[in-house]
Amino acid sequence: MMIDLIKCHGSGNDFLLIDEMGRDYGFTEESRAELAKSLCNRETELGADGILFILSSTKADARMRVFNSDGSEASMCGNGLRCAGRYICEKLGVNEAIVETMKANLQVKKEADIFPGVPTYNVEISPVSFRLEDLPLKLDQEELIQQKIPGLSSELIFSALAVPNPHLVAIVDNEQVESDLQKELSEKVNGLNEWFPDGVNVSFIKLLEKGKIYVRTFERGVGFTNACGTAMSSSSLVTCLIGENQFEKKISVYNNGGMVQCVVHKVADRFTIDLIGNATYLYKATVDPESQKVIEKQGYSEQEAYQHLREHAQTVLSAK
Ligand SMILES: N[C@H](CCC[C@H](N)C(=O)O)C(=O)O
Repeated sequence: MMIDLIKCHGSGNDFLLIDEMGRDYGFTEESRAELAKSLCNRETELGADGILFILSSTKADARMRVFNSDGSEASMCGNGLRCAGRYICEKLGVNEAIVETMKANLQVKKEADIFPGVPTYNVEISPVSFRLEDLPLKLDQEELIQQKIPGLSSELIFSALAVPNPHLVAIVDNEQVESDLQKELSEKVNGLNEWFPDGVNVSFIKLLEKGKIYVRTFERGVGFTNACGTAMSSSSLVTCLIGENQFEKKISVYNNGGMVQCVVHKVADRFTIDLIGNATYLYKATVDPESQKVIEKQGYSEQEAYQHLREHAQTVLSAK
């Protein structure tokens, strides 16, 4: 059976969005994983960091499942939720909705354009946990906030959190960003290792100035991506915890795909993060899942406006 999809991206983190609401493709757990591996393969005509499956929900307006390009399913995807949120809001003819994800029903809301002509959505990143068992991270302690992991790195100071997918973040300097440190470290903790049995998304953070950070992420199940929404949210939270940024204030998070904004909320000892950024459609296509052949393709004209945002972001970064 042919599959209709939309190629979309959040801050250059790109996805294939497949709407199953009212359409029975007969996917099984195995076929979803296989489809992610085959259609996301950058050697084919499509290629992407993952697939967003949109399904009906009994608990919310709709449901999103996200599969990485290696076929693994993740509990959450921030950039993907903005794209899914836009799709669901436009389908239902509303400006905000609730989307069921693996561990939480999350709010998505249309926002004013973050840059002229760039469709912009605000998504709730939650629940947040610093308990190491929620990643999981196997260490003989409850939490890891701004501490070393003996045996993993002699120089980096890490924080570990689940939002709810797992993140390991470190504030680094230019030299560390330019080295192979992040690649080596990420491959170690996403292979057979003593710390992260399910792997982990690994982010390097550079503090640019108050209210501005740069984040680069090696994603579990994908590799280096232009941006990772849950990682940028996690990184923003950690910079607030250490006093480098302020809770409740917009933080501009620059990345290799452009820029998003995060607002970190702290209520008692609970945290949630608003992730605000583009949800850009590139094209819609009909594809034969067997051959991965694209039967027809129709472009959208949004990427040009997004490109201006990306160029602005790169100007800011090159000035740092
Ligand atoms: N690779 C992630 C899932 C995708 C998250 C990322 N694309 C985002 O925007 O949050 C994981 O396995 O936890």
